[in-house]
Amino acid sequence: MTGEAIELRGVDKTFGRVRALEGLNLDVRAGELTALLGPNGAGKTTAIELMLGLLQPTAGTVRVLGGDPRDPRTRTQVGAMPQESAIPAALTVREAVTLFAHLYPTPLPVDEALALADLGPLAGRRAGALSGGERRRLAFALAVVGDPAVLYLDEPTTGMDAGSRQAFWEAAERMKDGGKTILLTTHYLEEAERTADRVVVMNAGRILADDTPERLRASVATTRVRFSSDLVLAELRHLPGVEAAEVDAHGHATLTTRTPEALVTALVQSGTPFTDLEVTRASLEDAFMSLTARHEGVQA
Ligand SMILES: Nc1ncnc2c1ncn2[C@@H]1O[C@H](COP(=O)(O)OP(=O)(O)OP(=O)(O)O)[C@@H](O)[C@H]1O
Repeated sequence: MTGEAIELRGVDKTFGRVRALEGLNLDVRAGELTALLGPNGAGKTTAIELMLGLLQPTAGTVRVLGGDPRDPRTRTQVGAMPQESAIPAALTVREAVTLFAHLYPTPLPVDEALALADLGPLAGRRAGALSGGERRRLAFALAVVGDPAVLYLDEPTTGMDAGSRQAFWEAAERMKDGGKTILLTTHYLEEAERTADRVVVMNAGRILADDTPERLRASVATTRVRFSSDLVLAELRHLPGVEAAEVDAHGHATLTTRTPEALVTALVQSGTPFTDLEVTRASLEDAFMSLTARHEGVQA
């Protein structure tokens, strides 16, 4: 499948006096894994609830697979893993997954959905007896069992241990390779960086950035150079390519640059003694923090 699986055009959503989304334009391409990042309250869940047809936009349009998200024909092609899911406590894991399979025209075999969520050994356990992380895995199985074309996963790995998290990302990758469109929200930025085709950063109901993880990282100052020396702030700022500089009372300097090689070469050539040199590439987390901080700075 090619083209856009989800389109939001000029979407506003207000709750009383709270403007949760403001003029949101978003295209989610079919067959891609898109990660929606943003601080608490950015509007990520609201956007997903609009795409699920659970909320109506105050203004603008939402189209999913070319149709209205509330249309039953659209709904049977969509699976969702909400942040909190109410699963009847008395059902076993297998019963809950079987129940959800019946909601879809061409579901996966129940055992396949259980295996994708790494739940095989827990199939006979009552949902009410699952741990927090196991419940997240059950919610994931319920989202995928219908074999939907589009999957919304709201903070899927929150509460999962390292092993479950890894199993989750492997399953998400397999589903993407199988042509599914996946939109997920996360606060685990490094995880998103590895798996996402695209990262959309939101803050205060607006999109701040929408790009590949690589280009997003490259669009902000990309490398941090740290060392200790006698150089004062004015001297540090004069090193080539320095975009930001800080130094503490002990002479520990932290510089941000896009050209770390030129900076370190100039430092060596200056003959200034220095120790504890550390050069680190900015992570997506740095890019994200810098974007949201810049935005908040503008607002203040
Ligand atoms: N039903 C509601 N009534 C009133 N305000 C709401 C409602 N739902 C969301 N909001 C507000 O809209 C804003 C966006 O919330 P939303 O849940 O979409 O954020 P989020 O990005 O998903 O945050 P988190 O990372 O905490 O899940 C917040 O200010 C929230 O308080």
